[in-house]
Amino acid sequence: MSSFKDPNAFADPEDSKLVAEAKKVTSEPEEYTYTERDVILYNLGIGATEKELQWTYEGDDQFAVLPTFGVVPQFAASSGLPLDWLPNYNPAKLLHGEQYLSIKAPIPTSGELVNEARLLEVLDKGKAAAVTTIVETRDKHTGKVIFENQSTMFIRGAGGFGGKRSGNDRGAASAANAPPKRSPDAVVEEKTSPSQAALYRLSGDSNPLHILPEFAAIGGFDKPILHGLCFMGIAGKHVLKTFGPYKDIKVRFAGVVYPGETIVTEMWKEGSKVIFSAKVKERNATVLAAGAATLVDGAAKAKL
Ligand SMILES: CCCCCCC[C@@H](O)CC(=O)SCCNC(=O)CCNC(=O)[C@H](O)C(C)(C)COP(=O)(O)OP(=O)(O)OC[C@H]1O[C@@H](n2cnc3c(N)ncnc32)[C@H](O)[C@@H]1OP(=O)(O)O
Repeated sequence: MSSFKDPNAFADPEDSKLVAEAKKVTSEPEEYTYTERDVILYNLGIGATEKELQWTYEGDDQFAVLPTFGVVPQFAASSGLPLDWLPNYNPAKLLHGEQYLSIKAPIPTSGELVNEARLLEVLDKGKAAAVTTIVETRDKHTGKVIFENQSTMFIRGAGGFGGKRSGNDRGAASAANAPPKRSPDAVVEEKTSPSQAALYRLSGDSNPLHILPEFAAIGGFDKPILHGLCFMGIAGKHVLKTFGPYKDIKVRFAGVVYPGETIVTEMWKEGSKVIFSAKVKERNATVLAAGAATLVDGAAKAKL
């Protein structure tokens, strides 16, 4: 039996009864079909340009999807798991906390995929709940696993339910990835557009937090904020352009980005790993921390 069908697959003896029951919920596999058009829309959404034809023109010999696209097919399955069992749950108070993506096979530029999603870990941070989902994404026809995602949602005001506070070691998905003390080996800067969130949301995350001022206000923000997966994608593009392809990537969303701000990604190459963080130039605020990507064997670009 697939572990996604076993109600106790992700049981943890330290979980409270409330959490143990929530973790037993299994859902039906969710399909995701996409075309080259969706690939171009995603690539544009994380800042690819008309000069980068390999990412924006389906007729290009090298036409490809940017690797962080791997977070997209699973999005509906992951964010569809019920959270209303949490005390004081308010979707406007939900922020994306962390993301881990493992790319297990070449990413097709179109396809039919199937996602299976479960709750993996639920932490009680007192003032907030930190809820991590796990999703396995397979090719619908071959059954081959293409992606694994682990997504942590940080839900402000929904803590205090008596669960455990600290998580288990989940390997690369929970690694602290502290940057080395030396100056970064590479820095890439990219200004986002004021319309960045309006464009990125067309790849599947229609959360009003990113477009509707009234909803953003309930969440505690003066104006709509950028999707975490959008600025993770932008930083992931910087890693790809600087060091080449990678097989996994992990970040912690450490601060919010407003559409129109400039993302500055700082990168350190440590063996086959690229450790990175990102800040917003205009406010000198860290927005991505604990970032790392594992390069595909032998792929590290020679220039550094
Ligand atoms: C893929 C599908 C599922 C995803 C659905 C997502 C839907 C999307 O539409 C939503 C979004 O894209 S929101 C935009 C992206 N996210 C953000 O902008 C969040 C930015 N981060 C913050 O604001 C703060 O770091 C904040 C608020 C997160 C934390 O700041 P503080 O409240 O000041 O926390 P702090 O006091 O420093 O720490 C308290 C405890 O929480 C842990 N923690 C901190 N940041 C975390 C984070 N980002 N993720 C997970 N855990 C986090 C700390 O370690 C600490 O734990 P402990 O007390 O046990 O040490």
